[in-house]
Amino acid sequence: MESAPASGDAHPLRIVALIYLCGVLLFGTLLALEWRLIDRSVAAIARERGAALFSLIETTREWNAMHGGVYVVVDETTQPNPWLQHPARDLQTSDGVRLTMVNPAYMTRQIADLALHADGARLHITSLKPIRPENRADDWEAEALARFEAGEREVLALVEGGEQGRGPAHRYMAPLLVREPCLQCHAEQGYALGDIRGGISVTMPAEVLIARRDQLRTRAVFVYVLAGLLAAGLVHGLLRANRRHVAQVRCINAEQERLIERRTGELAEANRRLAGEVELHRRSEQRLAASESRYRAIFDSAAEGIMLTDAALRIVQVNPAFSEITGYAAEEVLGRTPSMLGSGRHDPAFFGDLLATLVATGRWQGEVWNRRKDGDLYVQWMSAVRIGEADAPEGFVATMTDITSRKQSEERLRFRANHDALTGLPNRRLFEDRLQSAIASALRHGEQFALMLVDLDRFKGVNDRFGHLAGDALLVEVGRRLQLCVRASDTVARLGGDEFAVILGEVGGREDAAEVAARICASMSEPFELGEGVAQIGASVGIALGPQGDADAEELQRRADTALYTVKHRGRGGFRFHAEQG
Ligand SMILES: Nc1nc2c(ncn2[C@@H]2O[C@H](COP(=O)(O)OP(=O)(O)OP(=O)(O)O)[C@@H](O)[C@H]2O)c(=O)[nH]1
Repeated sequence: MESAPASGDAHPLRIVALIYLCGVLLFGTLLALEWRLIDRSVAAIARERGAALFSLIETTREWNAMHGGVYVVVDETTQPNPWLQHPARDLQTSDGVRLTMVNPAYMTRQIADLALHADGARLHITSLKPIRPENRADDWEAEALARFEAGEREVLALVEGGEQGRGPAHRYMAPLLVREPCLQCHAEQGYALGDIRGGISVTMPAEVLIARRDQLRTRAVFVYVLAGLLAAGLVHGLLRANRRHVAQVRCINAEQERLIERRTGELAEANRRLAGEVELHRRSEQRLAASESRYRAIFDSAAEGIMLTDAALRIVQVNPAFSEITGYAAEEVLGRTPSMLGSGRHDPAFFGDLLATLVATGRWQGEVWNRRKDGDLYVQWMSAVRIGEADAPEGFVATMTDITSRKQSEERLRFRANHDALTGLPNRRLFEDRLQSAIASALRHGEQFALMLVDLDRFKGVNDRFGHLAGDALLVEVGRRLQLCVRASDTVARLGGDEFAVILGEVGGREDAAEVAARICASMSEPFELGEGVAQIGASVGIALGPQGDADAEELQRRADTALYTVKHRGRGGFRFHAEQG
């Protein structure tokens, strides 16, 4: 807010001047009214006094008229009235005292003389048609008589020089109405009852009343001036207090304006910051929405099944690929746990370890066998991550890829790599693994096993006689018969051509091995029903018992091979243990 300019005080000064002017006008008006009231009071006193005198004179005159005039003794002050026309105006008593009639007019003149000398009041009986010239009305009286004719009942005025050489005076005048007694003297002037015959004016010295009026006026002036000064002082005090108050209010207002300005600036700055934050938030939301849209697209279009669970492992969201893999629609799995997909191929500990690892490390991945809605087993590669902290996980996300077909093809490859394509028996590689395992297991458990190398006798002739395919069929049948000769836990492998190998686990001794070898030889000597005809072959078996000291698999094979060679060399069709084993 701008501070009050220097010219800003002009306005209050004008207001103050206006207030004082109004005060002066008010007190002036009140004083004028007071003066007028004083004048009216003085006039009322004068009127009352004039009316009293008039009433007294009129009553006296009425009394005189009622008696038709009264006789008084003639002396120096009372001489016969020359203006009275009466047959018995003058009388003389029997003792010689002269009496003369005094009528109302004469009596009034004498009373007027007395009053004039007593208190200066001059009574004057007057008429527009006076009998006596002295009763002629002066100008003021003539005007008053005219106003009586107009209906007024009395006239009062303050005049200067009411009497010659005298000061101001109040002049009061009331009309004389014609009454019955008046007609005794004035009937000849043509008056009728009720007519205004004239009037009596009372001229009263006004010095005392004027002095009293002036005294009252002075006192009123003093009172009003004093009151005005007090009021002015009060107004001045109020104005000063008001100015101080206004100054304080201005100061407070200025401070508040500065505060408001500062706060407004702060608010504007805060608004700018807020607008910036809102814009950032809006952009962030846009990016978030775009990101969510992308992730939603990824989620919906991912080839991998995706499953979200809460911390209690309840499924809260799955994608379409999940439904394709499991056969379950989303609404069929929401709220349930992944255990609904359980295949039974994993024990509870598997899932306990899985969850413990997932919670502790935040991730787990591996193969999990599950069961589809239609009951089919499938294996999936599952990669799971934890949402939230380890001590308060909020949920988990698992992506799962159905690897059943891949697994199957891997299995097929692995099988091919380890098995003979013709007979389906383990090939040399797998055989050597089994042999290594047999050695290790036997050493660990203090057991014995037997390694037999089986070479068919006269097999070439089958090929030659019945053809290669028939030879193949025979080889397949050889494998089947060998398996029948041993326990399921024993290994029958084809090492190549017409050479087979057998690993007998947990043999009690040479006898057990010999018995099996004999059984093999007997089985191989049995005729082979081939499509092309009946084939007759035999088998030679070289045996090495293991473990033998620190002899490794290669050494054991060499020993069994030596034994086999010996059998072959000696005519085929039989078995033999390695020489060192008797
Ligand atoms: N049909 C068929 N023949 C094979 C296969 N592998 C090898 N042979 C043949 O099997 C024969 C093996 O030779 P030999 O062991 O000398 O034949 P043999 O008649 O059994 O000889 P002896 O063992 O001395 O009795 C060869 O003629 C090979 O061609 C095969 O997978 N299928």
